[in-house]
Amino acid sequence: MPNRPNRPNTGAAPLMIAVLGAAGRMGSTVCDAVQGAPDLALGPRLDVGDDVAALAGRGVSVAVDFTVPSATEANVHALIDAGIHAVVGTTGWTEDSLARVRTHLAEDGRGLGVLVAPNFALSAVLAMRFAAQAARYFESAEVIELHHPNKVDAPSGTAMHTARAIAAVRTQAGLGTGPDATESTLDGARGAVVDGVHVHAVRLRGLVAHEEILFGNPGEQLTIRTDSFERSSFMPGVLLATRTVAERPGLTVGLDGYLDLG
Ligand SMILES: NC(=O)c1ccc[n+]([C@@H]2O[C@H](COP(=O)([O-])OP(=O)(O)OC[C@H]3O[C@@H](n4cnc5c(N)ncnc54)[C@H](O)[C@@H]3O)[C@@H](O)[C@H]2O)c1
Ligand SMILES: O=C(O)C1=N[C@H](C(=O)O)CCC1
Repeated sequence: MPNRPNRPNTGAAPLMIAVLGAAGRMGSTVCDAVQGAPDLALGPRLDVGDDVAALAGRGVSVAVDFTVPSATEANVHALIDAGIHAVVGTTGWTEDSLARVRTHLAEDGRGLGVLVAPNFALSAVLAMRFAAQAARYFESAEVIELHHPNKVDAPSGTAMHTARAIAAVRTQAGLGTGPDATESTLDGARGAVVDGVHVHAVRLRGLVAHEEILFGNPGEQLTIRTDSFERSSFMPGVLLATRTVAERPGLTVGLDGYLDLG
């Protein structure tokens, strides 16, 4: 990755990486990526029904979690108890669940690192950053996320993160909610509302993961768009995180925290 070399770990022994959700679309792609990295060793592959606590004492340095929103928080607490750093791509995190992990890490006191990142693709990380930069300058802002139809959750974690960031900047800049005189004749017609920002979810065969952030002012529009056409787009970010999570104790939310974005 530019500006933050995704350099292989040069230590003597390869880092052993466990994968949770290893049978899934992302988990299996992560297993292949880890196997293709000379400085990393693929360790235990866990899926539904497997015991995360049993990873303790097996030489695992880092676990990567791509499971389901209902399981991921419990997995992370079990990984902390097992003394294993965690790289988490699973969606569904809330301020409360993140706070519980922060507290657990502080109480544990061993300097473990946990990264929770809604999107590991560089284009998505930059799109979120650019959207936060633009947010203060526009009257209107809406988010459209577009994904494959097998996705279990909506809105996407990326869209939630994007909308929350836009909302925080708008509040700081003294902007209220965007102009909107519409009275919907059908529930859902204006999408979901995340901290005052409308978020629309499209599910379409053929898509992988895409997002458009629309900003409007009188007479002008800014569109920021990110497209992941293949799951390989997430792998440089995942590998970067597995190599560096141990150097970043505590909880980090978002891969931008690991990049030198300025
Ligand atoms: N952060 C990112 O860049 C990124 C990218 C793609 C997907 N995701 C997210 O990753 C998650 C997984 O996506 P996917 O497309 O791979 O889904 P998937 O349904 O293909 O895979 C999920 C896997 O988790 C397994 N699983 C369920 N409960 C489990 C548990 N308790 N312990 C271990 N394994 C369990 C399932 O059996 C399945 O194999 C979703 O939340 C998705 O939104 C994030
Ligand atoms: O395919 C998915 O599911 C994805 N989930 C993440 C999200 O919800 O933002 C990231 C993009 C792909």
